[in-house]
Amino acid sequence: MTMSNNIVLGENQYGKAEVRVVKVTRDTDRHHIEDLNVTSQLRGDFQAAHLEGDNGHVVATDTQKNTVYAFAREGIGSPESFLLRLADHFTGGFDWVTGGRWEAEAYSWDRIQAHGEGHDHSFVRNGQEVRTAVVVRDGATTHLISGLKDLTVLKTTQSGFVGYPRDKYTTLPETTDRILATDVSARWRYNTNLDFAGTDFNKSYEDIKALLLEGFTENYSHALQQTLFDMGKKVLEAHSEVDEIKFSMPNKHHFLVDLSPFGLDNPNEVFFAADRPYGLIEATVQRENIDAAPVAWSGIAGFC
Ligand SMILES: O=c1[nH]c(=O)c2[nH]c(=O)[nH]c2[nH]1
Repeated sequence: MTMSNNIVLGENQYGKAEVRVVKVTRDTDRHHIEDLNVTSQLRGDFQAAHLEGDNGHVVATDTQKNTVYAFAREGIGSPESFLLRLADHFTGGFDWVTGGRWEAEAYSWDRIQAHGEGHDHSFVRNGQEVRTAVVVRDGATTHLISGLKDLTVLKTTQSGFVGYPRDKYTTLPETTDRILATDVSARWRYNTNLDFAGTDFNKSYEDIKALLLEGFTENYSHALQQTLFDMGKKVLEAHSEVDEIKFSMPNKHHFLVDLSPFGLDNPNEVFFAADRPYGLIEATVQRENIDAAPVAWSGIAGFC
């Protein structure tokens, strides 16, 4: 093998990270709120900036940030449609921008219940989960990944773990009745041939979240691995527009406390909730023979 002494620029992207934008829609006295954390990164011909100090192609990160705020003025709609608008704008407006990566986290707010009614303009952050979206544009192809993270779920029975191999380091007792708890991180990738403009991403999100929750609870769990697959299968069966779904789920162990020193029994009622170490179960559930689209996932650490 010969080694070249030529030093060249490899893959690159740049932009503004974590633009926090809150949009209040106040057409009437009943306000609506949308709350995003947006990252915009451009890909294309930025050779001269890196090699020669020529910024002629460098759409400033400050401009990218301003564009996020200016676009929010017209409403956000859904994180996915907002990111697609940004992708169209930057790839359409600058010849040398051939693609990029636009990512958002969306935080949801509930109306404060005052005297039994949802308040018009006061909100409480809904801490259940964070919604995520990523658009990756690569020339003529647009990849879209939606997801969620930190969706904490627990079931108090209908879970066990038996039948695993035992060696001299195995101490774990088998159980057919344990607590199963996890923080679900999931990301699902839409087919690239989908008409993104015609998709109601908010509806799709709510439906997929509901399917994930149903999948968690529906069957007896022989392992978190099986439950993960159940969850993914439900989503792919119901949503033909989704090609694959990736999960990262910690197994948040709950250990039965030995109350016998206090003369008490413990019929599966008092647990120690350990925060670490935790099992970490990660997998992709996908349609057979799909194009795994690695470019869509690049920049996403681990499974999701
Ligand atoms: O659902 C589980 N999967 C495992 O792989 C595992 N390993 C372990 O110790 N407990 C569990 N539980």
